[in-house]
Amino acid sequence: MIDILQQKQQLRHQLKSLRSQFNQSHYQYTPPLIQNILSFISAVCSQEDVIACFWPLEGEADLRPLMHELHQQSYKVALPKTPVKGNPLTFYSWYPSAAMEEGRYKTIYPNTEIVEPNFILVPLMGFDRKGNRLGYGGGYYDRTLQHFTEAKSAGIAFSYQEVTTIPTEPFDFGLSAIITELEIIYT
Ligand SMILES: Nc1nc2c(c(=O)[nH]1)N(C=O)[C@@H](CNc1ccc(C(=O)N[C@@H](CCC(=O)O)C(=O)O)cc1)CN2
Ligand SMILES: Nc1ncnc2c1ncn2[C@@H]1O[C@H](COP(=O)(O)OP(=O)(O)OP(=O)(O)O)[C@@H](O)[C@H]1O
Repeated sequence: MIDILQQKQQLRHQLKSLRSQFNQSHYQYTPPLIQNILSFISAVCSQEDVIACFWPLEGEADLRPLMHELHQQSYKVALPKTPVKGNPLTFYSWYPSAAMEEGRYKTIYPNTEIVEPNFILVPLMGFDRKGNRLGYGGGYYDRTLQHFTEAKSAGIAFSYQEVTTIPTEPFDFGLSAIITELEIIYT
């Protein structure tokens, strides 16, 4: 039997080292990535929507300029707090003066009030053109997208994170869109 868990771990490992290779040059790809995210949001969201972003972990796109821009455009911005494994993420309101705290796995979240997101930006380590994603392996976003059934979502990645096929398990939540610095992929 093919061990999907093992395949995922191996791919995760490869994608991690790829990411550290690209780490130095990320910054030049971030402005076009943010532009594409803004276009997508202005097409699918209304001003009242709560947009869940993520605070960057090592090597991820830094979406903080996007968060400021969204706040300035009067969207509501939220960030996830990481719970004990096995639970969906909870989201807290973010604004420029929000007090930030460190949570599990070095994730940073605002110590503010809890909110319900309408649109969730999903971080990933790797993706394929069918909308499958691979994350850190906590299963947090799978559970979160299953929990917030009404929320729209899009994966956020740099184009170098694309692979031909991500191995999937039944609970993996496919993304309907993936936004990179080069394009918006509708799956
Ligand atoms: N910016 C950002 N925030 C995020 C995520 C993310 O991918 N990016 N998450 C996406 O889910 C959640 C946090 N999930 C995470 C799960 C594991 C590890 C981590 O560092 N894992 C260790 C192994 C830990 C272990 O299992 O013992 C590692 O990879 O070395 C990090 C984040 C919520 N917030
Ligand atoms: N909806 C779910 N219900 C039950 N178990 C789940 C669910 N989603 C994920 N899991 C469990 O979590 C583990 C990690 O899942 P997976 O490898 O898909 O994580 P990931 O998507 O890479 O991580 P993340 O979403 O945190 O970035 C799986 O091995 C599985 O046991």
